[in-house]
Amino acid sequence: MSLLKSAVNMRCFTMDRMEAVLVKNNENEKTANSGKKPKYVKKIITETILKYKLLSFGIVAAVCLAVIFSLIPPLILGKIIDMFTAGQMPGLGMVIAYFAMLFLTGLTESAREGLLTVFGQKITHAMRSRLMEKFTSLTADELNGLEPGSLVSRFIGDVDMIENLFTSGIISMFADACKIISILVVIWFKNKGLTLVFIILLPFLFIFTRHVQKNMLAAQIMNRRAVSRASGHVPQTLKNIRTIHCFGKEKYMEKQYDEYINDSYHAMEKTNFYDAVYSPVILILNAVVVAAVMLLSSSGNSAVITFFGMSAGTAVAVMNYISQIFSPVESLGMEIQTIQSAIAGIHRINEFMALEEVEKHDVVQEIEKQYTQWQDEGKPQVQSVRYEAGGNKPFVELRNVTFGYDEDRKILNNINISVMHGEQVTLSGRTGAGKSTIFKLLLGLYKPQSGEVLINGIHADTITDKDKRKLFAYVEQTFHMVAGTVKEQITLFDDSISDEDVKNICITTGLDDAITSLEKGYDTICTPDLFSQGQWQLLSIARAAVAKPQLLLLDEITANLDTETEKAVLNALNNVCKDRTVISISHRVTAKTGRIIPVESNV
Ligand SMILES: Nc1ncnc2c1ncn2[C@@H]1O[C@H](COP(=O)(O)OP(=O)(O)OP(=O)(O)O)[C@@H](O)[C@H]1O
Repeated sequence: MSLLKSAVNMRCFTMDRMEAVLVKNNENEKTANSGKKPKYVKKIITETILKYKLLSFGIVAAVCLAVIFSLIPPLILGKIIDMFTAGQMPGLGMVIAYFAMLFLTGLTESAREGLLTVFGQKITHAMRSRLMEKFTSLTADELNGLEPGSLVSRFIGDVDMIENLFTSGIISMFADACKIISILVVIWFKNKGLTLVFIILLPFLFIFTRHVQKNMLAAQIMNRRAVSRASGHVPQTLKNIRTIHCFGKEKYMEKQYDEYINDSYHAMEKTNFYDAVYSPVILILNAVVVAAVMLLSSSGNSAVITFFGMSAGTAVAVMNYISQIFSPVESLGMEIQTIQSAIAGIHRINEFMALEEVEKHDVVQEIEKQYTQWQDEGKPQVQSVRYEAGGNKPFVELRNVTFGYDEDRKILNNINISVMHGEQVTLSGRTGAGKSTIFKLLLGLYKPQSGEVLINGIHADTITDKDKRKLFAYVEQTFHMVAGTVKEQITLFDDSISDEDVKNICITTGLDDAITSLEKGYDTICTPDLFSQGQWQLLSIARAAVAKPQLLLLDEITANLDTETEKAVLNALNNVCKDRTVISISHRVTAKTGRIIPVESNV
């Protein structure tokens, strides 16, 4: 069933359709009423922070401690130098403290990085789990309207961007901002003049850094475009080589290739230029600030000395701080870029999370309650005998259903079908009449344009995924193997299905002997040549029946089999269909097909 679902989802829809869906949902009532944009991502992040309180606290603590520890070594160094210049010998404790602070700075910075990585993974996990939950509860319309590529980019690219928002965005930005501010505060107490110089200088430095980063990014994008054009040009030339020769377009193609290569070269040159210029500019600025401060501190002018005067030790500490302040300014630019990209990802995820959800119903419980009630009332065993007490409702019902895969081509037109509990019916009709389409509607993969598709009185597309496996099973003409053992082909990794259930269903379908004769029995890894075509079909029936579904949907399951194999498959089917409601699709009508429901094409 999931394979059928994914096959349906794999149909290509245009981005326009996706956008239309998103626009439609952006206008949904909830949002319109509140007048606010939905903040699903914010909610998920807040929940994750609260869930991992200790981790979140650890990150904040590591960030603050790393900033504090990194400020202390220059102060100690300054003190040591001042002691030397005063002719005193610094104590061993001071030297140890200096190295201990350096060690603690490294340790807290590593702890910050480690904790951030773990936290980023927690966010990614929470985000992807919620996206998956949302995906499985989308309405059939929304689900079919999703373009697979854009869906994958939400699960992978956008979630990664949000992870980056934490690992190399907000938190690093917070750490860098703290570092800049705390350096300025410390310098203020050591050299007021230098603080004023930095307050004037830093905004210009930041603007220059952003300018360089933006231009580098633009140049890199330009280069990537030019490289992709150049690499696309080669196969295009080879593919059209005859036409090029016929029309004498060799020079034109060569010129075009040269243009692409030149574009790439110029873009690379631009990147290299900014790369080469930025570091020296920062180094020169660093040196100029240090030189200026040193000159001013030794100027002899009392007014200047009030602002810039300092001891030799303080000078060393200040030089250290000057070199420390440039790198967070540079990082701030990159962090802003990361945050901007992440905001785009957040918008896209919020849009996805705002898509319409189905209100799911727990239909299995209701059916089981009903069966128990009927049994208590002394009515016949519903699952083995068709229940026909007066006024009872059908188990499966299509009421005035009209459906088409696209607006202007109707496949089913005002169809009415009703199947009672325990009844076995066959849908019959010519190719293309819409029999498999009826199954897709019953499986809740599509919603009819008008009318109702009901299972036990509940709309098929509102049944929960968990209930679907217990409620109905779908057997196709061919078996779809999943990567795993023979047992896993049957359980489909559902832990609630026991080994005993698997063994029993294989005995019922007549597959047990073939499986136990394998070297590793049920734990044999499946390969396409492990079973014959008939045995694969029996495995398909076992997979369908193992969850003891109330309704079996059989789609031409003996169509590709020879007479002998068909007999074995029909025999297995008889065993599993015994106590169930069965709807089959078959072109061949036999005594065992039950009531025939004709499906007429209205196309
Ligand atoms: N996913 C789809 N998108 C668009 N059209 C589809 C899709 N699936 C089926 N159709 C069209 O719907 C019509 C009915 O197809 P359906 O498979 O339901 O017929 P069927 O009666 O089961 O045929 P068959 O007996 O050959 O399996 C066909 O014209 C088919 O081309």
